Amino acid sequence: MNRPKKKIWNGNVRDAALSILMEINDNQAYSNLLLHRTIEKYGIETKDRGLLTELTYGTLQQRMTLDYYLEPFVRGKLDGWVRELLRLSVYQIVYLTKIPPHAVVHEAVEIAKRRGHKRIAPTVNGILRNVLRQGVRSLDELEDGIAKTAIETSHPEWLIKRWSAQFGEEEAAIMAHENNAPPAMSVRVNTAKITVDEAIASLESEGIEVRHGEVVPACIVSVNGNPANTEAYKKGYITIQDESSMLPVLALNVSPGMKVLDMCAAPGGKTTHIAELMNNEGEVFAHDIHEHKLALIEANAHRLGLSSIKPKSGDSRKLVELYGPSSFDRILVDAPCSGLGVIRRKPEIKYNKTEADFIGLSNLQSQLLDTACELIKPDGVIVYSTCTMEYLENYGVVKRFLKQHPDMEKIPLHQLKNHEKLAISDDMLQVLPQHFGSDGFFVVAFKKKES
Ligand SMILES: C[S@@+](CC[C@H](N)C(=O)[O-])C[C@H]1O[C@@H](n2cnc3c(N)ncnc32)[C@H](O)[C@@H]1O
Repeated sequence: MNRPKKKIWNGNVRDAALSILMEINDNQAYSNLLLHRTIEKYGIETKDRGLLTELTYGTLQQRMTLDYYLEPFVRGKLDGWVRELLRLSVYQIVYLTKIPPHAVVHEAVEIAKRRGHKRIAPTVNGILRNVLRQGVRSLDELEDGIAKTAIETSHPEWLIKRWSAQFGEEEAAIMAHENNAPPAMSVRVNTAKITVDEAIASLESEGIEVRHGEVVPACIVSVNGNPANTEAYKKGYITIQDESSMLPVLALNVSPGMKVLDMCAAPGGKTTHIAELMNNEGEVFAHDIHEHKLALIEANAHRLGLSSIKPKSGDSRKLVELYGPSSFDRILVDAPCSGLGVIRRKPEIKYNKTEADFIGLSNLQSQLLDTACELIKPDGVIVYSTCTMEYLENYGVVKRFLKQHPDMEKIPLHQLKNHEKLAISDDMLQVLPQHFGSDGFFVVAFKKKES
């Protein structure tokens, strides 16, 4: 993760949004982390925080639509930062209609003067004044179909084509639109400490408006207010987690006293869920390749009071040497993946991923599963999950795994199999963001065949 090289915050929200967008473009920085870090580092006040977030996410999310709007007004090549400034400005003109358009143009010209040489400011001024005078072209000019969906939802055409082939054109279009909706904020109740009703009462007493989750009984969704700023959070009664992320651990079907391995554990969202469901009795070995991420697992375990968690770093493909074969009752492989299911939280994913990434990631996932297969006890359960809807990863990896391990089989997904909102087919669950407003996810469970 790259840190911003220069001071991003100089008191001007639009200038800061532009710096963040440039950092995302140039250094493939993650939008959510960079925004969070910027707000924390510069102590940006609540009144500016909302606009900074809206400008950054909005401009990033609508990048291709904004370029479509800008195209008739731009002649010749523009520097990257000038194009980004124009996108940022057109985003405000088209989508944030409460901001007076002339103020948008004025701000953009001032930024151009500060950042560029003297001919840039009149260029920016001229383009934006033409946009105001003539208005942007309608998306209805595009013929219905994949190319239109791609531009109006700002997703690369090849990705919409790929989803259309997998889920059908209509479902792919719904998904692309859903990816531009703001994500819900949900929490998981630490049932080792408190009941769901008690957690709801505790959050409501602190002014957070909540509702029950759609699928998982221990999930509460915040309708208004930030649960991360509550005593309930500090006391370890809740964890901020998307509802779909809770599903793999339910499928793992753990019970107190078990020996469990989480092969891809950081930041510990699922590790802590496992330990909670085991009532903190037994052992949960939490491995991640990145040593610096172990502190996140430790901090989460400490806040939640879960002493059964043992974080360790290293490549989980080498764990047979450490633990020996047939060592664990349960193994979770919540694998590194293309993350297409979390585009709402990290819109840059839709522009950055390529088919080559899918191939590389599916190979890594297969290798992790091969190791899990050696480490699991004869009657143990392995759960493989990803936060993506990419066929080469999910279904492709399952197919390869079953081919290479004919002694293994898929088993029905514990606790999930009868839920009407969960799209389970052939014992594999593929959640799409439009199913119940949470992240896209894939979950499958394996067991050794009874001989
Ligand atoms: C999807 S994230 C895990 C999220 C985590 N399970 C949770 O719920 O908080 C995948 C993780 O796998 C880790 N990882 C990638 N390659 C790995 C490897 N070869 N061995 C162990 N961990 C790996 C990454 O560092 C990343 O933290």
